[in-house]
Amino acid sequence: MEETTKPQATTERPASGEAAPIIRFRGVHKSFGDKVILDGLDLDVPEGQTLVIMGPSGTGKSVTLRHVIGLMQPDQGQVEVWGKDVNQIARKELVALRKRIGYLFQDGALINWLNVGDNVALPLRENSKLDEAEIREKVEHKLELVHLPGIWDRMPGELSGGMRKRVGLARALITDAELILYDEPNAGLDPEMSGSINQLIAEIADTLGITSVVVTHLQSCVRVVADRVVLLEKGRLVVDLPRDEFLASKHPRVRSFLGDDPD
Ligand SMILES: Nc1ncnc2c1ncn2[C@@H]1O[C@H](COP(=O)(O)OP(=O)(O)OP(=O)(O)O)[C@@H](O)[C@H]1O
Repeated sequence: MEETTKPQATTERPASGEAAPIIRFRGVHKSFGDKVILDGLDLDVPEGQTLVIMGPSGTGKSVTLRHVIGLMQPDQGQVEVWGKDVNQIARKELVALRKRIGYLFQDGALINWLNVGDNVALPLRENSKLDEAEIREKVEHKLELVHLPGIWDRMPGELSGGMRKRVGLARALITDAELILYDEPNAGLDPEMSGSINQLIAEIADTLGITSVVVTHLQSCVRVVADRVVLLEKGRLVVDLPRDEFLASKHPRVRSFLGDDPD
């Protein structure tokens, strides 16, 4: 599949005086036993930006995403989302904050015994007072958004890997999320499906103006979706650059990480 390159956005280096970033990590440390994963991580993600996090396996990329929604707490440091310290706010506030955030898990995390429509509807049934007709309308709209109209009755087991991810994405968007976190959206997909997921991520960012954080190993994903790329190593950012500068960078860690392999 031919992949287009996303035009360079202007949000990589916000001018001083702009609104506070949506996500702000300050001095975040996280260890498991004696294994240090995050070692004083500082990271800002401004509104509307698509940030890609790259880095070697086991370096804490998924752990970073989990901190954003308070699924993990730092040992030291702060994680602020929309100006609120995720680990200091009341449970009720955290639940409200999570409704504004979509999380696409690696395998789409669909419930196998529920059909597609019921999977996508789940967050609304659990967290809203909408009636069935309103839920149906919202679910159908989100399935259209991910280019899977009319598949309400299909079961997850009947879907391809790429379709499962897109259904997972529809569910991540169902509460009208303003921020979406993608954990390895291309994992387990063949190049064609991987390309169409990349296109969809870029399309959703553009059409909904949603802020996105994408963890990936793939340059093909970076080329299509990223405004900015950070390289995480040993629990800190070693590189933080606008996409095109990242891809062309002669920084030894970037070159050693990307190599000459286009993917
Ligand atoms: N709940 C946990 N308990 C103990 N160790 C954990 C836990 N979650 C993550 N880890 C460890 O933290 C390290 C970082 O994990 P993480 O999943 O963030 O890596 P990653 O950078 O996303 O890697 P990959 O690219 O392979 O997915 C790994 O060594 C992992 O085993």
